[in-house]
Amino acid sequence: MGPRFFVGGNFKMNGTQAFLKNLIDSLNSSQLDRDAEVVIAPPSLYLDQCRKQANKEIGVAAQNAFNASSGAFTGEISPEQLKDLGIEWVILGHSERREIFKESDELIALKVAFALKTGIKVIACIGEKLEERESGKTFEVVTRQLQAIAKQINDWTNVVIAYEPVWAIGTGKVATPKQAQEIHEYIRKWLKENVSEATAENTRIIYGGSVNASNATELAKQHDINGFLVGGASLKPEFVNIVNARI
Ligand SMILES: O=C[C@H](O)COP(=O)(O)O
Repeated sequence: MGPRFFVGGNFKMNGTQAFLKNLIDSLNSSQLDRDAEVVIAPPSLYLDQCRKQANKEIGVAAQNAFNASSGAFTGEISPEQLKDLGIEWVILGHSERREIFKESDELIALKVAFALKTGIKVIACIGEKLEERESGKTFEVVTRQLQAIAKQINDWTNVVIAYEPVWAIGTGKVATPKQAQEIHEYIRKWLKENVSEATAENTRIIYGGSVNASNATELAKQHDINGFLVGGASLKPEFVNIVNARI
């Protein structure tokens, strides 16, 4: 029995009040695997609505948060403000933040440390781009991203690591269970050697990138895959089947 299965739904910049209400109504009334932890991540301006509408068993995550409590940071939101709304989680280091918004490994690591210090749990995303995989740099990239975080935090208890190969995100090109397992196993080994054996055993390492109801079951069978971070399919009814991939 490994760590508790975790399924996150990253809605990205999608949804309206009405759409999200419908989605949450249907999640609230679905039979969800009780052994799975489910967390949804709506756009920040709908966090309050989603926290109020979702059953309390469903966690809510922001998709980003800055590394300061308040101040002159136009356009940003803080972990303190998330706490104020009862939001438990934040996604940090998503490849879209890294690529489109040029967030560095160092900034992401500072944000991870700050959110944790504030009492917000973190889904920390790492993963290589296509050209990095093709030039044999996958392990190097993943190591660099992990090292940056490890420089800023010692306690990984409230961190879920999401391995999301960039080439698999939104492309319909899912990593094979073997490809994903290989990197998850490496991440666990890295945690064992660089943090602690307990951290390696207890940390959820989840996979993201074109997960859907048809590929989730096989991926979930892999020894080191402890759940998923789902993008596109989290906006559809099949999200429930992904949550229930192990039953
Ligand atoms: O955060 C989720 C990932 O970016 C995966 O997105 P996707 O399931 O649409 O490929």
